Amino acid sequence: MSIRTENLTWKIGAKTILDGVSFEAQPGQMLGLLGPNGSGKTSLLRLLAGLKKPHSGSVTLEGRDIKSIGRRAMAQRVAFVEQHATTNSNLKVIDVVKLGRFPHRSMFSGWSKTDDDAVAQALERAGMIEKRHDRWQSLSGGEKQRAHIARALAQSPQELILDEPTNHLDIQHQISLMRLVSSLPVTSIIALHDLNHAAMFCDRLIVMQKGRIVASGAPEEIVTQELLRDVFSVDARVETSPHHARPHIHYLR
Ligand SMILES: Nc1ncnc2c1ncn2[C@@H]1O[C@H](COP(=O)(O)OP(=O)(O)OP(=O)(O)O)[C@@H](O)[C@H]1O
Repeated sequence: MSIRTENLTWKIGAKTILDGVSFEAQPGQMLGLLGPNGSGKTSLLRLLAGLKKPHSGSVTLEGRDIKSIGRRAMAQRVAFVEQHATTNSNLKVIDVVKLGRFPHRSMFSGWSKTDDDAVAQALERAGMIEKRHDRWQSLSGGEKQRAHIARALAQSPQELILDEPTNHLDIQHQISLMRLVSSLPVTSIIALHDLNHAAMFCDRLIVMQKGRIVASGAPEEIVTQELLRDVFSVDARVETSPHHARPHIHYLR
């Protein structure tokens, strides 16, 4: 077990945003989090990352409740790329990515070769090597998103939480990000709107609706015409792709 939630409930005022959410992310697997707008995906990811506290229920990491894990210890193993991540200062890309090493450094340790290697590898994996000396403000939306992903990778996390990480990326970078995340030796939980990409790359899928989990399982079990109609209100046909053997959705006009 890696990350697990048990009967998680979270409210804003009187409104229940997450209602009895229980699931387990298996170590090393890529878990896709799906659901219509407002179904609670971002809220759930923020609770998993420890940025919000549940009203009831728990989030555990390797069996330990995250409320007993310090911020630094959390940051040493869990990286979170938020949907609307911002960086205010006009740092160079490489300096933003270096911030990912922060949780691993102590007051007494200098910048090490391990830090340099982690930053270089993260820039390479996120396709940002050539942009590493560019100023933050000069980047496009997709490049900023890739730089944030590089920063998360530089953290050398064991759990990687990504909130719609492909929403600003061109198709080449969408596919390469999905391929990268699925190939990393980490547990990843990734909120996505592209159901075909989710079916193609994720090991397992969770579907949310109105703050509850309404389906979970392997892509073959989850991506069905009935679910697309009932949860996403779209007419579609689903076939097994002859190219990658995962479900492929044809939306109907
Ligand atoms: N600060 C807030 N105040 C009031 N309601 C909120 C707040 N933040 C989120 N919500 C509500 O919580 C619900 C879940 O929102 P959340 O952002 O988690 O959904 P989501 O599945 O990530 O949506 P999307 O696909 O649009 O990103 C929505 O109904 C939203 O309006």
